[in-house]
Amino acid sequence: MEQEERPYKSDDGSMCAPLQVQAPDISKQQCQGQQQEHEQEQDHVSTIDPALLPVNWPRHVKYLVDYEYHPAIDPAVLDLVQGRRRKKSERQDQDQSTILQAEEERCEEESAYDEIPIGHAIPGPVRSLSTSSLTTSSTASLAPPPPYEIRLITSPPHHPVLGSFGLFATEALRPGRHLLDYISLVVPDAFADPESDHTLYLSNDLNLDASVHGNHGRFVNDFRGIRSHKEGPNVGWDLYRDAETGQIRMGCKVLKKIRRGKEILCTYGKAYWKSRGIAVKGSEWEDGWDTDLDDWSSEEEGIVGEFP
Ligand SMILES: C[S@@+](CC[C@H](N)C(=O)[O-])C[C@H]1O[C@@H](n2cnc3c(N)ncnc32)[C@H](O)[C@@H]1O
Repeated sequence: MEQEERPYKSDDGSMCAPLQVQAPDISKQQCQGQQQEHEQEQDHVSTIDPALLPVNWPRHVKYLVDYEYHPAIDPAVLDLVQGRRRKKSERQDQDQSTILQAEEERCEEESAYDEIPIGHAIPGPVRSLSTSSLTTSSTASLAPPPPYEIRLITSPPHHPVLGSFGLFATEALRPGRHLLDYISLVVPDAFADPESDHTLYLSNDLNLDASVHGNHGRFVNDFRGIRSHKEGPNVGWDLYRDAETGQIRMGCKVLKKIRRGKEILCTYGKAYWKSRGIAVKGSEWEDGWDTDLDDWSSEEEGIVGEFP
């Protein structure tokens, strides 16, 4: 897909990356069929103990605790996105013109890299478990549960992805909170799978593809058909550079208060829906969708559930 069809920056400059996903009219039967198919597939090779995988995690998807990088990524670009900056002497370009061209490209890439806001990576729920040397049962109890979970959507009847999965808050989520990172395989444009339902543009002509490698981020549905256009998404995708490692990551930030039990929803962007023949009203990003830090009160702490 062309770069311009993948607008990850909204009109007002805030980041809002569209996921490139399949057509929205999935019937329940189709989804169940897909699920059975997936279950028949062999488990995807994973370094994670199956007992530690999140509830409802699809067996065909490898749970990732950190990005995996496609081998075709240019080494200089890989250094940038992973936060390493090689010294000139370490670069092994062939001849003088290639060196000059590579140097120019590197400068451009580095200045783009420097413009990415700095953030702080948060460890995912499975990361802390998998990196522990303790036994499965004891490590599981040590890991703080994440404030979200993957749920099969069975209601309301008008939900557009009924029979499929979504990500739901298990506690009240405060606006501005960095909830999780979209972890996946990082793939150069030239190798991007146009059929993938779980891609998101990262930077430097690289895409995130969580179709068969990912984390909880791959379950965030689009808000359309679930929340009104005025309400908009309750989370947004924010590109940032980890202060500690320099790695470029895609964070998911809470825009509006999310009560316990409510679905976590982003916007896939107009281009996504357009490419599937669906017109979406309004702007790519509406003013009212910005983070509302005031949408919170101390009452939200503690009692945050709603009767179903
Ligand atoms: C990135 S995945 C989201 C998680 C997905 N529900 C799952 O179980 O893997 C994208 C898929 O969800 C569907 N989807 C997400 N939000 C939607 C919405 N608001 N309306 C229709 N389909 C949606 C897409 O059609 C696509 O199949």
